[in-house]
Amino acid sequence: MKLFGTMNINDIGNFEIGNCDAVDLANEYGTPLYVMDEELVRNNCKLFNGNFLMEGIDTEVIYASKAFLNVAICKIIKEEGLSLDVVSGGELYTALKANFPPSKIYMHGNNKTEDELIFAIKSGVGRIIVDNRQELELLEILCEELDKNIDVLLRVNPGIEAHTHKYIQTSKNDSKFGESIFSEDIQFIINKFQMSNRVNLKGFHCHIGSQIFEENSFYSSALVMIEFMKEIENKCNFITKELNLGGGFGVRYSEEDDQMDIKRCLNTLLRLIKDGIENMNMSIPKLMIEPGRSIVANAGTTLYKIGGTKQTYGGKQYMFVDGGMTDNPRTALYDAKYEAVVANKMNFEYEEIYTVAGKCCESGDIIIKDIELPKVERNDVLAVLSTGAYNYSMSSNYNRILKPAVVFVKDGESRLAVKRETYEDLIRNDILL
Ligand SMILES: Cc1ncc(COP(=O)(O)O)c(C=O)c1O
Ligand SMILES: N[C@@H](CCCC[NH3+])C(=O)O
Repeated sequence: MKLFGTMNINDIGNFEIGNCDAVDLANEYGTPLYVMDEELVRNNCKLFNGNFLMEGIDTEVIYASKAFLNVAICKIIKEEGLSLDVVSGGELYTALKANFPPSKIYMHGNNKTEDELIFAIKSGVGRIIVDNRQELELLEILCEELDKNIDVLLRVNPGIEAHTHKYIQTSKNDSKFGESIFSEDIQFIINKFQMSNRVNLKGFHCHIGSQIFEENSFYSSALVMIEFMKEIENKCNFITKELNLGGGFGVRYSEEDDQMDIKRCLNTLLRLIKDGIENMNMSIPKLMIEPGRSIVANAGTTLYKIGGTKQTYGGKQYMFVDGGMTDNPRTALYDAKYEAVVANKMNFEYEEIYTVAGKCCESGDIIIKDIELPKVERNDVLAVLSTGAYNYSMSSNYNRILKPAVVFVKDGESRLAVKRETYEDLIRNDILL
């Protein structure tokens, strides 16, 4: 089993993160609890920021905040010098509340509402990523009404079939995201941008999917984009000044996954782009990438208290935890695989096979299928690893279960970043009779 970042086993045989005993964290803050290893988040930011660099190329790393967003993480991302990708009014609002500089915010979405577009324009976001022709038309009207100009990228779809779960592929030809580079409309759309006095097209954005390990998919997408840029330069006389290649870098969740060599991948990507563009006699645009998962996934751990176990007549042994698909829907959605440890029994022998199930009224409420662990008892603490991405951000109140608290740990100190929900929070918007 691979431990990430600052994870360790302490002198009394307990699991620790950021030099904080996980059992103490569970007792102090309650469970379920999302624990974020601040040092690992910062190191991941540095890994991307420090390696997406090449002399003579202007580059920018943008954190895709959908993976995990709250005020605390915005502050860390800002301090580490990354920009921020938001995809809704709510994400934008959170970033602004954290005093994230609006000029470093990229606003995405395949169906931004009028209100969201107005919010983005008025807030002065750095770029809006225009998804399609209708959105361009709407944006022009809104900018005219608000008497504002806006810099944008057009989301295009290079048609790369990335090898990942079909629910998280985003760039197939029938994807709901962006306009296909093969579409007959594409030149017409670019001409429309060129005629606009309000909406200033800086370049293109593409994103081929998430949890991709196949480095060649990233390279192919970049090369297809370069050819597309050349074609557009020839046919529309449009010079691409910015190219955003999206995120999607794969993360190791379990032994089934590889560990991507981010440094090598980024260096190869930049070199390929530089050579490709120079060979075509074009000038190199500013290059951006948008990692989300790879910044936060391994830095997150979810702590649960174990409620008990059950041996079924059919032969399965369940371990019940005090959370479930409400704090981690990824197993139910994508058949995601996780590893876990019993935080208060790190040096115990592994002798049982458990299926870790949550407390929801749903048979699919499973977090881990068949994991080998020490024999557990009620009130032991289970730590599920690599839950930093798309867990907190996709959590729900199904069965009116309260969303867990989030704490950040670093150098033996823990600090609350998001409070645990209360029953009062649950009925806050209910109209009381
Ligand atoms: C446009 C865009 N950018 C960036 C990301 C981040 O992807 P990941 O978390 O896989 O790095 C996503 C999510 O897939 C996305 O849709
Ligand atoms: N939410 C997905 C990934 C979607 C990425 C955003 N486009 C996951 O947990 O893996």
